[in-house]
Amino acid sequence: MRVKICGITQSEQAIAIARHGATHLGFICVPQSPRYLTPAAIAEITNALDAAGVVTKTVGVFADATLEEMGAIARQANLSHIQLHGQESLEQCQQLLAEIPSIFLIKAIRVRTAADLVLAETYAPYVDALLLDAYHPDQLGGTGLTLDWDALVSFRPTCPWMLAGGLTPENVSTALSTLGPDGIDLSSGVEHQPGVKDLALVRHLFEQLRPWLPISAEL
Ligand SMILES: O=C(O)c1ccccc1N[C@@H]1O[C@H](COP(=O)(O)O)[C@@H](O)[C@H]1O
Repeated sequence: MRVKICGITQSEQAIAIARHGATHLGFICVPQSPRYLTPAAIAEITNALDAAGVVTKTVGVFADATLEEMGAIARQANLSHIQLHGQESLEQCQQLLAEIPSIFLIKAIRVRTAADLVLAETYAPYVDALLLDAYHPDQLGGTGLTLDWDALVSFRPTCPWMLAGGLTPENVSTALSTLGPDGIDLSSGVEHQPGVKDLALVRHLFEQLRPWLPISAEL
């Protein structure tokens, strides 16, 4: 079980959240987002994690960025993972892995209809993991909207997958027992305001996750 907390903007919160048990910390590299961080700001946080001796995966979240941009930011900000949250094609995923083989690639699909689940499965051979998020007409992510979990019960791609979209400490147990994803991803459900996490909610989340321990970062 992997637990990604996304939309981190502060070093102290990053360290505290990783110490609570997050296996992955997500940084938003989409300039339109209220959670956006510059590459230099992400680098400051990843350096602070290193200095504190905290080991965690660091995920840059992009939407329709160029390969060059992503490569440069991944290097500058010391990212282990890239999450593609836009309309990136299969070919772009293949290209990214060919050009940056050391990166772990997560393709996010925003699910509106059953066809999107079929689409998601087509990416499985070309990425390291899939992530399902809720669809919103005007926002790419961090929406707080949940997916229709009933529609996902038979979703079994050939690669690991993570569930995102409106997860909270209150609904996460139900999501895990209903769907059995390989990982979960939360942002607004553990937040005071965009980018400012509520550490009491993060603690509550990890209490709820105890039955699913041990949490493993191997993804
Ligand atoms: O959080 C954002 O602002 C964001 C912007 C652009 C692309 C993705 C973004 N976040 C992703 O949204 C889900 C979590 O959302 P929720 O608030 O828990 O419903 C997660 O995958 C983030 O990486």
